[in-house]
Amino acid sequence: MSDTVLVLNAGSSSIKFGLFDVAAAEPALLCKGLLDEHEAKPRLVVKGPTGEDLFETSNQAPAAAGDHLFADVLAFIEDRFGGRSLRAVGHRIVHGGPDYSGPEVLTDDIIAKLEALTPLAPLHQPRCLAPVRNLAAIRPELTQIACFDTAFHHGLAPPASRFAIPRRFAARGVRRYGFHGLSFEYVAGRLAEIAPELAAKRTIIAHLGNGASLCALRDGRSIDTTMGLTPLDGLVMGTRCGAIDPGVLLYLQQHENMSIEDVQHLLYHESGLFGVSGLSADMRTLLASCEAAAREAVDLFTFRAAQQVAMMAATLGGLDCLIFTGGIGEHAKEIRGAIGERLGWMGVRIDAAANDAARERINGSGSMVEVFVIPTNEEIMIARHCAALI
Ligand SMILES: Nc1ncnc2c1ncn2[C@@H]1O[C@H](COP(=O)(O)OP(=O)(O)O)[C@@H](O)[C@H]1O
Ligand SMILES: CC(=O)OP(=O)(O)O
Ligand SMILES: [Mg+2]
Repeated sequence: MSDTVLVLNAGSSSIKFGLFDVAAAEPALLCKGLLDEHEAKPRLVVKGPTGEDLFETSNQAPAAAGDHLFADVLAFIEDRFGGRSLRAVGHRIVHGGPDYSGPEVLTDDIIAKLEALTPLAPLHQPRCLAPVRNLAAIRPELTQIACFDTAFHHGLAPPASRFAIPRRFAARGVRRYGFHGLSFEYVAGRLAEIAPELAAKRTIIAHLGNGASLCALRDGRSIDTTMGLTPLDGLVMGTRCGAIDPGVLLYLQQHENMSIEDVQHLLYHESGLFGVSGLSADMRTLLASCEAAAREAVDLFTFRAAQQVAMMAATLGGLDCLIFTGGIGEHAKEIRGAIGERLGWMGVRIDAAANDAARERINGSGSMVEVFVIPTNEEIMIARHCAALI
């Protein structure tokens, strides 16, 4: 009877899960699923390793969808894979705070500590921790493991980690943490397999999804990243503003009569591509639109992405390798092309045919920078961490 690990990945725009057989050194996917909350009746869809449909249900009430999901998923797993033993549930936890450089078995104390970080990731932390509480209530005997987005950046040091405010705040944890670490870790590992000669080189990974951030890597380790204390900083995102003059926040409170809660809602839910376009947070919708505000939102997205690639390149002292990943990075050739174009002065050349086909390597001949498209896989990264821990 082989052992399995269930992985839950609650992102800002989706909840994904995967069941992995962890008998061998590399976890093997048994089934994967997605809770799509965008429709009136959220749907749970479960597919096999090669994408074949296994199971679908859509009769949950929206508010309680997340709660039902885990009971439904466990029931499905029992039914389908009941001959195997579920050893642990691994969770993507977005904020791990200052203490965690790797995965942790969750205890009540740790869960409470992570809940206290909710103000630093209000869009994500409650969504990641709800299933933890839920499973602890219905299956208290199950081992639950937290895998943190922040852990990969644990080695960040000043000046990259520091904000230019009085240093007593750094001692209280007000510093750059960085996120999307499971994605960066997976992609860095793939780069080492695909092009081992580049693994130690000056590399930037652009994780462009609903949330988006850049990571500067040297010797495969994070030395700088665009997200900060919270997942608000850096790039323009689906509904988040990215880097902004902090004076804007003071102005909104002082002169627009907005409360702290109003400002928080504005920056996390109403800004970014959605706020600038006035149309949608979804890059697909914006790319298909001919409205001027939609085009401007897309333009701002690539403008700021290119600016911040140059910023990360300054940390690295140059650039050898640029990798696109995440929903937009993997699927939107227009965005990769436009960012590449803006970085032409740095010697980036993208081959149009390779980019259109989303080949693994998309730089043109004569490019000073190797450019890749590497699909991310946060779920298998979590499964690997869990397998190593149990
Ligand atoms: N074919 C596509 N073309 C352009 N954008 C896409 C495409 N497919 C997905 N996306 C974008 O990817 C985003 C979701 O990215 P993803 O990394 O899956 O999200 P999350 O951050 O929730 O994990 C969507 O909001 C959409 O804008
Ligand atoms: C940290 C973060 O922004 O995650 P996501 O891309 O899933 O929203
Ligand atoms: Mg994501």
